[in-house]
Amino acid sequence: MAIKFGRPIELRDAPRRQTDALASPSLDLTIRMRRNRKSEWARRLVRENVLTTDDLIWPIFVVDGHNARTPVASMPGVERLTVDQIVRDAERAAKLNIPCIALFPFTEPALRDEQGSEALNPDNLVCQAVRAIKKEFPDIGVLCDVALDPFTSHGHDGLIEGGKILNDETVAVLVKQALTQAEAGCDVIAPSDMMDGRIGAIREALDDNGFGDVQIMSYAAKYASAFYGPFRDAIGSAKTLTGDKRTYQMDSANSDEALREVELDIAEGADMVMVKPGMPYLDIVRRVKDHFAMPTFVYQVSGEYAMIAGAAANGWIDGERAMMESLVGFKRAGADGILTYFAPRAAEKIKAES
Ligand SMILES: NCc1[nH]cc(CCC(=O)O)c1CC(=O)O
Ligand SMILES: [Mg+2]
Repeated sequence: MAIKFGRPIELRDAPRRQTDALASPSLDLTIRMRRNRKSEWARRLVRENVLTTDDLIWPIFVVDGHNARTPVASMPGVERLTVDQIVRDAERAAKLNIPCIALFPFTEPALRDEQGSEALNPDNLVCQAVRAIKKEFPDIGVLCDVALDPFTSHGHDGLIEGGKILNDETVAVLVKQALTQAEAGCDVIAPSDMMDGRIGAIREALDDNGFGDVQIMSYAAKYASAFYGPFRDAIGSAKTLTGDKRTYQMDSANSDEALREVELDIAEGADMVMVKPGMPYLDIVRRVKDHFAMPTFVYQVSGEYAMIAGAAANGWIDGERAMMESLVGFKRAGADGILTYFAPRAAEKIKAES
């Protein structure tokens, strides 16, 4: 039935009840959308999208030391954790039914160099954390980011020569980084570097080295974004980063280009694809999901978290409601899962309400 101005078009010539708008303000509406919103049970009944704990991946920052949790100033409520504390949070994740956690290291400045060599140290913080989590909680998924920026003195994701980020040389190092993480017991390799051809190279190396079961979640459409600022504080690359990442991360004005990026990563062997950031790129999430019907993930990045958590801390918005609204927005856009720093708080809320 075609509807115009609240009246089915088919009925437009039917005699209308004569009303005197002033004497009786009732409108002659056959269809009233508000009927389905009249009470909580009715709203639940027609609800189209639901966020569950199964949708959440929890990013966690690892730092060297013992029994310490240090707050990240630009991300209220988020801390850097030593490995023993990560294991505690892994337990919390397991109890909250969060399927997967993602690890990001704060590397001591003394361990950073031009080549990001610490990325290949089988005893680096990420590898230590993976082994510790897997030992205690083998059933929780562990995702590791592949990129050199936490390990390079210049803060870029790849090797630099003459001010240029080298593609193929970087991919060769990323392959070794991925193998190092797989050897430590990582379940999902997540390349976030945006070099061309890295998914295919990593897939081949994983398969050749007996890691055929290790999944790849590709940061396939990753944009050069101002919303990564607080993350760079958290991993300590904000101050050292020279220039920007626009020669490898995508231009925020582009949309078709995201489909080409995703298509290539799928062809190269990605098991899951990701769009990043989240809230300013919901249109990309929808296009990717509709176009490829792949397991599609979205990263609600540090700056998005900071906007909501910061505004809530100032009493400008209701933080809990804004959190849940932003997360269900990703589901509505077609995401199968969300990397979000809100993961434990959202899971607690979901648990309390079920
Ligand atoms: N390659 C590193 C990486 N992996 C995830 C994020 C950002 C995550 C966030 O902002 O929460 C970044 C930052 C960047 O590309 O500079
Ligand atoms: Mg690509």
